[in-house]
Formats: sequence, C-alpha cells, structure tokens
Amino acid sequence: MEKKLEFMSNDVHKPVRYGTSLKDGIDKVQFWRIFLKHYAHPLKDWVELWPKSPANYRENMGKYATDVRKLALELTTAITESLGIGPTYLNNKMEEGMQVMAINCYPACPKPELALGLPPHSDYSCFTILLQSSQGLEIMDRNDGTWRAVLKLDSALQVHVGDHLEVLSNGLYKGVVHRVALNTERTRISIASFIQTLKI
Ligand SMILES: O=C(O)CCC(=O)C(=O)O
Ligand SMILES: [Fe+2]
Repeated sequence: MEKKLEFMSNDVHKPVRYGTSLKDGIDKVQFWRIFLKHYAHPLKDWVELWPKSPANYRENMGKYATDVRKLALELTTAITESLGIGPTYLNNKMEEGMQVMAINCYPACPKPELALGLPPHSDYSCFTILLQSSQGLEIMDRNDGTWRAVLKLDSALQVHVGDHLEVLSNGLYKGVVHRVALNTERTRISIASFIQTLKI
C-alpha cells in the first residue's frame, strides 16, 4: 500500500502515476478501476522511475513495452502507406512522440449493472494496443450507438484507432469510442499502450 501511495497523483503530467477512480470531491461519477500509468518511450529515460516492486516489474514490463513499440512502428508504416503518404512519413514524429502505458485493474463488482470500469471515451493517441486478461471491453457502433462486446481471443492484442490518427487521416481511420463493462466473478487486468506522435 505504501508503495502505491508513493505514486498516487491526480496530476496527468506525472510520468508515473497510480490512481483509483475515487478522487474525493473531484469526479462526480466514480468508476470501478485502479490503474498505474507510466511513460515508456524512450525507455531508458523512464524505466528508472517505474515501480521497483515486484522485483522483475521493470525488466518484464520494459520488454513488453519494447515489443509493443516494434509492433506499433510496423503498424504505423502500414497505415501511412495505406494513406498514400509513404511508409516513413511518421518515422521522426514517432521517435519524438510518446508511448504511455496504462495498467488497469477492474476488481470483480457485486453489481456490474450499476457501474462501469471506464466511461465511454476515445483515446488520446494515434492508436492503442491492448492486452487483456478477460473480456470486458465494449465498442460503440457508430451507426446506431449500441455497444458491442469485443471478444477476447487467446494470445491476441486489440488495436484501436485514437483521436490523432482520425485527424491525421482526415477521418479515413475512425477513432473508436469504447468503455469497460464489469463482471461479478473475476478481476480483469488490461495493459493499454497509447502510441502517440505528439508530446503531451
Ligand atoms: O481496459 C480496457 O479494456 C480498456 C482500457 C482503456 O480504454 C484505456 O485505458 O483507455
Ligand atoms: Fe481507452
């Protein structure tokens, strides 16, 4: 608990930040989530600020962050190529940009119909690469505003488009409005990697 308190902050510009949805007196509606967010690119600039415990956290998360980044660069190449602006168009911006990771934990909820893990939102990123321990993510159908559960496929990562890419592509790639539903049985963990061409 003390280790968590060390990182606890409502300041969104902190490079490492632990939070719950219980921001006394700030949020009017509260959500059933605790999270750790940290910067991950360039890794060497940030890894020393990450939690020291568990003992292998920095090593394992650092490896995951590096691997996700490789995938992100491949996706970026494919996306810019598909937009007709060439495979290297965003290379420099990607190098200068950020990778922010959110490790989300949604405890089992006794009354899931009364709460959400995360409210409807789109991500402030080019795109987001998500690893999830169980189902819970829902995506809004742009045609009729209904919610569709995203199936959890074993060993699969979910990629969704964020606000920056929607703007960059003049709306050819559409940002995804999503939310997180809860369940009574088990805690759900997700790791979202926000890939950004901009610095916050
Ligand atoms: O937990 C999830 O599946 C989604 C997390 C998410 O949308 C976010 O951190 O922005
Ligand atoms: Fe999100």
